[in-house]
Amino acid sequence: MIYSQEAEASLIGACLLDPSQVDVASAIVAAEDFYLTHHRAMWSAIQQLAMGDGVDVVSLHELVIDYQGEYGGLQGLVELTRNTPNPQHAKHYAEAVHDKALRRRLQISLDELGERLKVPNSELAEVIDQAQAKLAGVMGQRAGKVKPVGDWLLSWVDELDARFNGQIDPMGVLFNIPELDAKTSGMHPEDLIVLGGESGMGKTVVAAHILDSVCLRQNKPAVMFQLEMRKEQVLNRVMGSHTGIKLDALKNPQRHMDSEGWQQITAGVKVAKEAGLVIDDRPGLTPTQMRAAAKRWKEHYGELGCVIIDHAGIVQPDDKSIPREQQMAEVSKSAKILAKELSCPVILLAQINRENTKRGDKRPVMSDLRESASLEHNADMILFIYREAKHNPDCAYPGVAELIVAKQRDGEVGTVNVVCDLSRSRLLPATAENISAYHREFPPQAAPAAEPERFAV
Ligand SMILES: Nc1ncnc2c1ncn2[C@@H]1O[C@H](COP(=O)(O)OP(=O)(O)OP(=O)(O)O)[C@@H](O)[C@H]1O
Repeated sequence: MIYSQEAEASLIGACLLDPSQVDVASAIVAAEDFYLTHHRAMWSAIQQLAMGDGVDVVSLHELVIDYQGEYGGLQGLVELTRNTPNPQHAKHYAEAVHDKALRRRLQISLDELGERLKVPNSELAEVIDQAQAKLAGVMGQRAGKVKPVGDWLLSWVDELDARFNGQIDPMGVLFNIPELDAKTSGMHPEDLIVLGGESGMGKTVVAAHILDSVCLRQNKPAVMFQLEMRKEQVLNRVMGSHTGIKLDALKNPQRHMDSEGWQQITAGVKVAKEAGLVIDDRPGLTPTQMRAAAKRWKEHYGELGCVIIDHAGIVQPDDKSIPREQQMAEVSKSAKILAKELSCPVILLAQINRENTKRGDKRPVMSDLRESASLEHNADMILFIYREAKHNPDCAYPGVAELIVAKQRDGEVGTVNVVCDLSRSRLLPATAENISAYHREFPPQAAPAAEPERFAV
């Protein structure tokens, strides 16, 4: 059978010697690429350790102790690291392991096809179809030959029928903002959603709202790569969004927390504990590292409701030698690939340049996105957050933010108003009731506000 014991062992040894290589290699190989059973078990254990306490020889030994007969126990693992030529070559070892796995799968497929060819009276066209499907499968591609629409029109009608009868839900993962969900039908698998806005406009408030909606309210695991804030700060915002508790009370409970607040927190903690919420706040992550980590979490949970990257401008490029514009293009391209690979929506936060501040109407447009060409090109949806109050604190509705759908591949563009309570990191539908409640708590500084019916939904 085709495999390389040396490449498999060197890859494991490299990751033990330099755990930073785990992410690099995980983007290339999966456990099933290893031929030897104990190596396969070791790779799964390394993934588990990389998500938790860290990768080292003793922890790995404890996790795969059932296989110690094969690898020689702790002593054998130490030996394995000693025999590893160069941990910096982990990527090459991973490529070799993956290459051998593909060859092995190809060999098995060819053997099976060879057997089928020998069956008397087998339909040749059918065997060729199977061969094409198998070969595509080996390379991880979708198989199947292209057929004219007339040949699959009936299954299309069946699907339409199922949607009509409510057997297929046309809605994706919900934003939990009814007007926005109606306009976009939610977030769909494989979508890259770019969430843009000026610094301090509230992009992270929207991101925390999405985590609350996807993870805590719809029970779908979600991963956020937070490259700017600490994970505790993000959790404060998710909790604020979920419970309505003020961020100041979370930051300084001694001064601001009351008994009602503790009750809200207790309820929120119960929900968050059960939810598959992951906040990865390691600084300086590259697209390759994020991809490896997200794939691990998907394997762990089975499916992901969404992945959020905060924010595009501070993702470290894998290749620092290429020009800045190209680096940004790589970031948005890899975010789109990630969405496809994980089959879940990926939300990429992005700052805008300051061009909008030179205009009378400061609402952002697509060309205001930094490195707009690549973001515009790769995004399936572009969503901006805009608060008039940031530029004009005396405006009539300081609590109202606009969510501007500037691009949508599969639907209409337009604006949805929301009440944006920054003190709680909370977004609510812009109903007259919610606007009035906001203005009662935070009375506008200027002349009394006009009738809130303008925003009623
Ligand atoms: N406890 C709080 N009370 C009131 N407002 C707050 C509180 N904490 C943060 N804010 C405000 O919330 C606003 C939104 O911040 P947010 O981090 O969501 O912006 P952003 O668009 O993600 O910015 P950046 O791109 O700089 O990260 C900021 O203007 C900030 O001043």
